[in-house]
Amino acid sequence: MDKYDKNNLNKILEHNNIEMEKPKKKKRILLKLGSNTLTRETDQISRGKIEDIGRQIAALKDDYEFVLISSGAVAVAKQFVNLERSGENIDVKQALASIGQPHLMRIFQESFRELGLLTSQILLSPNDFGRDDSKKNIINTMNVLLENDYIPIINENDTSSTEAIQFGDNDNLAAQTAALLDVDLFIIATNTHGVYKKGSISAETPETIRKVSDIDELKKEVMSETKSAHGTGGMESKVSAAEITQKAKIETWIVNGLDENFILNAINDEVHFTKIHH
Ligand SMILES: Nc1ncnc2c1ncn2[C@@H]1O[C@H](COP(=O)(O)OP(=O)(O)O)[C@@H](O)[C@H]1O
Ligand SMILES: N[C@@H](CCC(=O)OP(=O)(O)O)C(=O)O
Repeated sequence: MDKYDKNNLNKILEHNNIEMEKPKKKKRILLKLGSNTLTRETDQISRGKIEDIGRQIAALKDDYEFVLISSGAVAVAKQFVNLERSGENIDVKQALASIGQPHLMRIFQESFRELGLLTSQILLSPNDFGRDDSKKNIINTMNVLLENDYIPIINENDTSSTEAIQFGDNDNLAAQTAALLDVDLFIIATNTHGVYKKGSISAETPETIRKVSDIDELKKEVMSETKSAHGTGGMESKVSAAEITQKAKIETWIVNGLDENFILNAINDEVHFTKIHH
């Protein structure tokens, strides 16, 4: 037997009262990126924004592991194609998502690789969360990816389900995934500094609700009829998503993904954002 095998080494360390340093358990963050963040509110997916996200993940990688939920498949397709039928029909949006998804993943893969980050793609449907076998398969796959330092990038499978492109349910999908993976923190990146007080929006002096635990109070502040140019679900779907994670005892942050370094700034408490306690 090799005298330097693991058992032998442990015995020697024990005998000499030496404790081996245990590898630190990383905190798991699930980050949801809306179309607005990824396009920087333009008609093009922003490579600069994707690089900004990659740089932050790289800076945090010793302490945090990331799972991304990324919208943007429809937005990226609109850059390349103009399908015959009206872009507002659901089936046309589904076709656009199918065209855009590989482009979206290519941009992530190219930009992240430059930073030494590995990526993988996962497409999920709401139905996947209703069956024990598929839930187990999702957890197992994610664990292998994360253990091997891959960053899973999830989007809704827009061919088999239409919730995301109809109702902005990538927020909901993200919350369900956060609960399933029992993450330490759920971050939703959008184009506002979190949820604003309703009155402050009409007065054009937006004021962020910074800490909240009562979801019903938060719902009252949402302007359900208002959403941005590329967005689908508006703030309503984000607050509903936070309701799911709150029940799962996970803290949710709604942050402004348009800002450079938005994740680092939120972690260092250098910007205003909405923190929903569990
Ligand atoms: N109380 C509120 N505070 C901030 N934004 C709100 C509020 N009520 C409604 N909104 C709208 O929600 C939008 C964000 O949701 P959405 O357009 O779906 O973006 P995303 O693409 O990031 O998912 C904001 O740009 C704003 O128009
Ligand atoms: N699966 C769609 C996501 C639609 C969606 O939920 O968009 P958003 O409200 O911007 O998060 C896409 O990739 O375009």
